[in-house]
Amino acid sequence: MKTARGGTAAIVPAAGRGERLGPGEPKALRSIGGIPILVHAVGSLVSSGRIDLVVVAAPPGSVDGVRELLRAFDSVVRVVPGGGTRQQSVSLALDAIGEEHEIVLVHDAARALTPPALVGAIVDAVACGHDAVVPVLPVADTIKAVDPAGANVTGTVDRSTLRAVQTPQGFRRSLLVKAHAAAASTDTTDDAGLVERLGMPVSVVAGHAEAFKVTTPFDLLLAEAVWAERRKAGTASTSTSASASETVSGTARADE
Ligand SMILES: Nc1ccn([C@@H]2O[C@H](COP(=O)(O)OP(=O)(O)OP(=O)(O)O)[C@@H](O)[C@H]2O)c(=O)n1
Ligand SMILES: C[C@](O)(CO)[C@H](O)COP(=O)(O)O
Repeated sequence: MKTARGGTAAIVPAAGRGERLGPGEPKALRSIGGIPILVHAVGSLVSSGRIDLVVVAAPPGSVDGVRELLRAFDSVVRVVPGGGTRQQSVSLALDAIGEEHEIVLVHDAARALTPPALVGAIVDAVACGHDAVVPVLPVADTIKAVDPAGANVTGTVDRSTLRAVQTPQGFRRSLLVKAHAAAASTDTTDDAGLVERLGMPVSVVAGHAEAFKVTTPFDLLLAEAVWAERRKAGTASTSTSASASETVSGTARADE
């Protein structure tokens, strides 16, 4: 294991349509507490104080709109058009990150309310020599295997060795580049999965319940409740709130 000394970049895949959320704008542009999901996610990365560059993979038809939305972060954010799959979106954003960034995090826009402290924990784990790191939570439900028709139970899985995986996932940049280059087109649903395909180890750190992914309408309700609670408690991310008010009042510097 080698410790990392270069800069730290984060990729935010945000180009998904959000079909499971239902009809409407692309998911990253929908709001929680009146603030776009993407602004929450970028705000959480920036609030950690550990990220030098954020590259957002935007819905291809909304690149200019996304740049405008993120004006308040324009000293750290770059926006590129995303691709047809999450993996392609991450690859396109990775192309915009130079070798000076030795650590790269990949963080779903959809995990909008991820606490900044979790971002810091992932950066720390990579910086101290773990080349691929994912945040995980224990599985709470009993897990059954079913037959191909999904009609009958074929067994009960030992959940003590299972973990639900979140983002941000952290990598030494060179390993992530190698993993994506080897991937071509696969149905792997996360970036650590591509590293696993290389036969390389992936470490885990404790995830956080509030890093849940906004996937369904129920998740959006939950996110509204979590954000309202943070506002009430005075613990809402300052970068996120400041960015939202700057964008609305038009005082942010334009990204020209
Ligand atoms: N072509 C794609 C597909 C997904 N994503 C991003 O990958 C993250 C995780 O994906 P998911 O939550 O599954 O989002 P969607 O693909 O938008 O959801 P759905 O499958 O319901 O359409 C999201 O931030 C999403 O914007 C992306 O950048 N490019
Ligand atoms: C990357 C991820 O969020 C980790 O849990 C997840 O794999 C994304 O998968 P999805 O199928 O795009 O929801």
